Amino acid sequence: MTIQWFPGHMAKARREVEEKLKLVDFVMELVDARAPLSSQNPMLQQVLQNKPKMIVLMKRDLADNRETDRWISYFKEQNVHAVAINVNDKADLKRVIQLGKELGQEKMDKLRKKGIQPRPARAMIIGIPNVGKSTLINRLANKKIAKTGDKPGVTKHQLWIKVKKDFELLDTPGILWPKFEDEMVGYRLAAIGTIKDQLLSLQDIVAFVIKYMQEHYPVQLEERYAVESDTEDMWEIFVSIGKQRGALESGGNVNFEKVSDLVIRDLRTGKLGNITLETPES
Ligand SMILES: Nc1nc2c(ncn2[C@@H]2O[C@H](COP(=O)(O)OP(=O)(O)OP(=O)(O)O)[C@@H](O)[C@H]2O)c(=O)[nH]1
Repeated sequence: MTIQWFPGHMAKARREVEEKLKLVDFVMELVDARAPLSSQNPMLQQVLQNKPKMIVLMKRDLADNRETDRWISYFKEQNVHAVAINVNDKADLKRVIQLGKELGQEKMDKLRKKGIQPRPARAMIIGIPNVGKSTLINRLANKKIAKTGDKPGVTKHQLWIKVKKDFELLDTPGILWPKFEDEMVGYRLAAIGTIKDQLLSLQDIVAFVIKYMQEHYPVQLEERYAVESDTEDMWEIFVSIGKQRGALESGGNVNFEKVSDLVIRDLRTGKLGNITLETPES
């Protein structure tokens, strides 16, 4: 698998994140609930050192609830705060805010003990491209974007978004790229739309998705495309989906590209059902 890799960009992104980290008390690391480990940046932990963090599993509405619960337990077992959300669900947003307040509280208690007047706890959002960073910032801002004034050591135009009286968010997120440690990570990220489709062959990505579904979601595969999920020959499955969905060329032959397009669209829009492409065991 050849994935373009830009060490220069990575180093710059890391430096930017490190700079912003100095301004905040804790970090909200956004991952995709459909591939929570693959969408993490392994470098973040080094960069964070001892700064508290919470993991927010985004797009839970597209993921498999059962797997999401298992992922939450997985993170909790590692003593990492984790919460799964759909940004369009108000109750979910409240849970994130509550957890943020709890993480911030610790810092405020320390200030209070030192006799320093407590101030709102500050956080920043970090995540890979397309995970939902801007959307979450906007939802948490709830149009209450407030400039809290210049502070020593803070870039003049830095904006703090007031989420709650005692909880502020940096208005720009930190972007860290995922690391393609093995090709499965690349396929998962391509399938959920994190990395550009051109980086991997779309047909290979779809073959990966179908294979995964054969193993983990055979019923959904059969229901959507009327294929026998235990068919071993991938070519046969593509042909069968193409015929069933009319993805044909002018001569009546199945157009594999069209089949790939429609399967990937079905996956990303949730029409294939709620699917998680990675389990804690994998
Ligand atoms: N279904 C669903 N979609 C979401 C959720 N959160 C974000 N999205 C969608 O994910 C897509 C990417 O969201 P953005 O907020 O642009 O992601 P970003 O991380 O800021 O992306 P970059 O600017 O590329 O770094 C958008 O189409 C959002 O509508 C969610 O909880 N559920």
